[in-house]
Amino acid sequence: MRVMMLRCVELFKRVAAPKARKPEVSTSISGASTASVDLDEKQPNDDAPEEPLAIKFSRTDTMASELDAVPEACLVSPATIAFEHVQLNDLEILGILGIGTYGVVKLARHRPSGRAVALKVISKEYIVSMRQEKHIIRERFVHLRLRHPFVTTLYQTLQDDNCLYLVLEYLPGGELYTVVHSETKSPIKLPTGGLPMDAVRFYAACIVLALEYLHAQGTIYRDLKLENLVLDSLGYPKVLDFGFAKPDGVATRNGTMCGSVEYMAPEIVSRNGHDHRADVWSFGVLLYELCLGATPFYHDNTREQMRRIKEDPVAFPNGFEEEYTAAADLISRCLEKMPDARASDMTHIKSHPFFAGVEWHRLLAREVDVPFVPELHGAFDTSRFDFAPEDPDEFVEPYESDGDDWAKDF
Ligand SMILES: Nc1ncnc2c1ncn2[C@@H]1O[C@H](COP(=O)(O)OP(=O)(O)OP(=O)(O)O)[C@@H](O)[C@H]1O
Repeated sequence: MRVMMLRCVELFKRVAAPKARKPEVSTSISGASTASVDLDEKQPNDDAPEEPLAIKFSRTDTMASELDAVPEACLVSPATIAFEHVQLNDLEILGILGIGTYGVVKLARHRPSGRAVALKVISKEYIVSMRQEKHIIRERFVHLRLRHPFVTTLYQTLQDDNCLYLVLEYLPGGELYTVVHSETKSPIKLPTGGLPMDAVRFYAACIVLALEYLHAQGTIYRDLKLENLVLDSLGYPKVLDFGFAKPDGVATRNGTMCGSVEYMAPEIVSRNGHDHRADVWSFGVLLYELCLGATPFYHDNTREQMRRIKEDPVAFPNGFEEEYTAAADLISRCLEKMPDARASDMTHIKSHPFFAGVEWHRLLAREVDVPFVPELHGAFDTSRFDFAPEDPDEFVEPYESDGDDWAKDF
């Protein structure tokens, strides 16, 4: 996989405009990469049992009734039914949509139905070499049971001798990263950086609903960033990539350092143990970035960035707090260094004045105006991605099991 991924990265470099902040295939903390990192494998007590959940989440009555009110078609794509029994040889691979730390995501055509799917391909050899076996099994376990209008649907998982595969709904609208940062592909990016405040509110509100749902399911997401929010064909964002999510009963006041450094909460950086309020922090970073086009504690030296996260107060450009008082106040409440002083949860955040006027039920039912609808030509349109054709010489490192059948539950 390392060979495969390096090839894909090379291919990508040739065909795609470079992104300032695209994850590299690295988990080093000495460089400036903002790849999602999980240093679990470097922990001395990696195999020690994780502490039980300090805070239990439960699906609240409000949430149950809100979700019950949403048309079924919004919760589970009608396409799900068609994708229950996908076979690998039913999929025609068309090219590469994205490269993450642990997987290459490809666009594929499901020949029997003619539909587009995203196929995340993960090499078993690479997973074993990075000691990520538990995480990939957990990603599958967490993701398969999620059904929400703003969470990417995982239809099915598959495997062969060398790879694991996640068959996902294809989201053709591209990453929210592109909307915030691309000079050429974003119709709403402001010349001064960031997005118009109505667009910020829309995307932030969708993310609040997704996180509220995940937390109510007992899942801490732990990898919130613009790259993990991808737009569907109607322009609604969906959360993807549950590689760092922790399910109820497995997590989690623990010392794991995971996520992308730019969005990491101070308690994660300090390995002081964390809970769902780490997502509240990351939401604050994301809200800042949506408003201003940069993250609040960024430094190209990762150690300095971590110091800033732990020690520096959030600072706004001149005039921002006066002009956007509610946004600045919500960001500041989410970016309190001490979790106990932070905005306590997503339900609380929904009632903040910044979201005054948001019709949450209509949003959940996907009945509101979106900031922009991606201009797409058909279900297989990849123009919102730095799409690269498939490499015919792609090589996947063969996997030789040492007898530990860790992938049997995938
Ligand atoms: N369902 C999808 N539809 C469209 N594009 C997708 C989809 N899933 C993933 N992508 C693209 O592929 C990229 C990498 O996917 P993903 O984040 O799942 O990989 P990863 O290896 O877990 O990455 P990370 O470095 O964040 O851990 C995404 O940022 C996105 O651009």
